[in-house]
Amino acid sequence: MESSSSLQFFVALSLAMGVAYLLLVMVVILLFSWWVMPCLAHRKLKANGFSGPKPSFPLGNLNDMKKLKMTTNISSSSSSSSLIISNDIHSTHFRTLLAGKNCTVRNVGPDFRSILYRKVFVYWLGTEPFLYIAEPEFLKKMSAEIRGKSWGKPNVFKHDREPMFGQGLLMVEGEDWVRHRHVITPAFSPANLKAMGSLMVDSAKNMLDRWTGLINSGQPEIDAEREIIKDRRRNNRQDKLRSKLLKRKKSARKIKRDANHALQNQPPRRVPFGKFLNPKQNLKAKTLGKEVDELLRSIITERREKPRTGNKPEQDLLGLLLADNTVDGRKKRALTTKELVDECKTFFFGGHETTALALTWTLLLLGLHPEWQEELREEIKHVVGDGEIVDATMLVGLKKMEWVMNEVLRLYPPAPNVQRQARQDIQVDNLVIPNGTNMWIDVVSMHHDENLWGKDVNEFKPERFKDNIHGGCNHKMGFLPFGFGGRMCVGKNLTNMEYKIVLTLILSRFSFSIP
Ligand code: HEM
Repeated sequence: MESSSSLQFFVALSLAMGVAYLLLVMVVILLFSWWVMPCLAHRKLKANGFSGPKPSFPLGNLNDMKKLKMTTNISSSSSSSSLIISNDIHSTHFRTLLAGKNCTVRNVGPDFRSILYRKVFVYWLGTEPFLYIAEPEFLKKMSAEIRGKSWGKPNVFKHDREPMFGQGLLMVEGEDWVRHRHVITPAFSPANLKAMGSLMVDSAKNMLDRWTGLINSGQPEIDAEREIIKDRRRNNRQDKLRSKLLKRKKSARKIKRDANHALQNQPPRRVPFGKFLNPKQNLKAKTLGKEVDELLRSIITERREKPRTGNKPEQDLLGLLLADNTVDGRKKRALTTKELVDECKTFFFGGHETTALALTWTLLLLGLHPEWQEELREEIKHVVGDGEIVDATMLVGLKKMEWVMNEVLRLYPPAPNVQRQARQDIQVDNLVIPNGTNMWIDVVSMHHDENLWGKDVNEFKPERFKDNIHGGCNHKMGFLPFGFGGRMCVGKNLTNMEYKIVLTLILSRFSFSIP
C-alpha cells in the first residue's frame, strides 16, 4: 500500500518536473527569440552607427505608427477630397515619427552624416528591428556588390506570406532563385508577350462591354476600383463552350477575393503570440491558401495532360512556363508541380493586384485631369487609329501613355516598399550593415521626396518623364516602382503592355470624371 502511494508520488513529481522543464525551455526559447536575438541585432546595428526612435516591448514602434495613422485618418475625413488631390501620401508617416528627434551618430562617413537618422534609421516592427532606408545614394552603395541570388527576404515575413506566394520567385533565395528566374524570364520575353496581346484585348473588351451595359441601363457611375480589381466577371453565359471554364474562373476569382481579404488581414506575427490574436482569420487564411493551391494544381495537371495543338503551347503565362520547363523533350532546370503552383500564386497575387491598382489610380488621376485624357486620346488616334488594337507592337508608340503610367507609379506605387534581409555583412562606405539585418526600403518616401524631385513633387505632371526615364529625379535610384538590381520585377513588360491595352480601350470608348 505504502510503496504504491510513494510510486504515485514519484510519478506525479516527475510529471510535474517534466512540465516545469518544458515550460522553462519554452520560456528560454521565447525569451531568446523575442528579446535576446532582437536586442543583439539592435546592438550590432547601433555599434555600426545606426539608431532610431526608442522602441517599447513588445510592440516596438508599432504604437507610434498607429497613432500617426490615426492622425492621418482624422485629417482625411475633415477634408477628404483635398487630401486626395494633394497626392501627398507620405507626409505623416515616418517623417513625423522622427520629427524633433536628435541623436548622436558615430562612425559615419561624410556622405551619410546628414541623412542618417532622417532617411536611414532603425525602427521596430514588434520585436523585430528593421533598417529603414529612404535614401537612393545609400541604397545604390548598399546594393552595388550584392547579386540577385545573394539577397534574402526577411524570415519574419515568410510564414505570413507562404499562403500567398509559397516559394515562388518573389520569396525564393540563392541557387533556387537563379533556377526559377531562368525558367520564368523567357515567358516574359517580348515575342511571348506579343502573343498574349489578343488574350488581353479580349479580356479588357469583355469588361468594357459590361461597363457599356451598365451605363446604357441608366447607371452612369462606375466604381472603377471594384470593377478593375475585385469584380471583373465576364458576362457571356450564352457561350456554352466556355461556360465550364468560366465556372472555374468564377470560383478562382471568388477564392482570390476571399483569400486576398483573409491573407492581408492576418494578425501581425511580429509581436509575441501575434498569430494567436485572431485564430479564426488565421485558419481562414490557411484554408484559402490550400484551396488556391488545389485549384492551381488541378489546372496545371490538366494542362500537362492535354495534348498540345500542333505542338504549340497555349499562349498564356502558364502555357509558356510549362513549355519552357521542358527543352527538347528533356526537363532542363525544371520546376516541380509544387514550384509551378507557387509561381502561379505569385503571379495571381503579386501580378494582378499591382497592375489593377496602377490602372485604378490612373483613372482617378485622369478623372481629375481631363486635359490628359484628351492628350492620350489624341495620341491613341495617331498611333493606334480607332483604338482597335490589332497588333501589340503598336503600343510602343504610345509615349505619352508611358509618361502617365510612370507618373502614376511614382505618386501611388502599387509596391510601396521593398524588403530585404542581409545574408552577409554589407559595407556602405565606412558603415557596415550586419549580416541578418532586416531592411525596409521606403519607395513611397523616395517618390515623394522634394529634394529628389523638386517643389512640384506632389503634383501630377506626366511630362516630367518626357525626356528622362527617371522623370528628372536627382538620383537614378530615386524612382523604383519595379524594384532594383537583379531582383527587379519580372513582370514589368507584361504590366506595360496590359496597362496600355486596357487604358487604350477605356479611353477610346469613354470619357470620365470623379463623381
Ligand atoms: C504595376 C505592376 C507591378 C508593380 C508595381 C510591381 C512591382 C514589383 C516590385 C517592386 C518587385 C521587387 C520586389 C522585391 O525586390 O522584393 C517585383 C518583383 C516581382 N514581380 Fe512585380 N510588379 C508589377 C507587376 C507584376 C506582374 C504583372 C507580374 C507577373 C505576372 C509580377 C511578378 C513579379 C515577380 C515574380 C517578382 C519577383 C522577382 C524576383 O525576385 O526575381 N509583377 N514587382
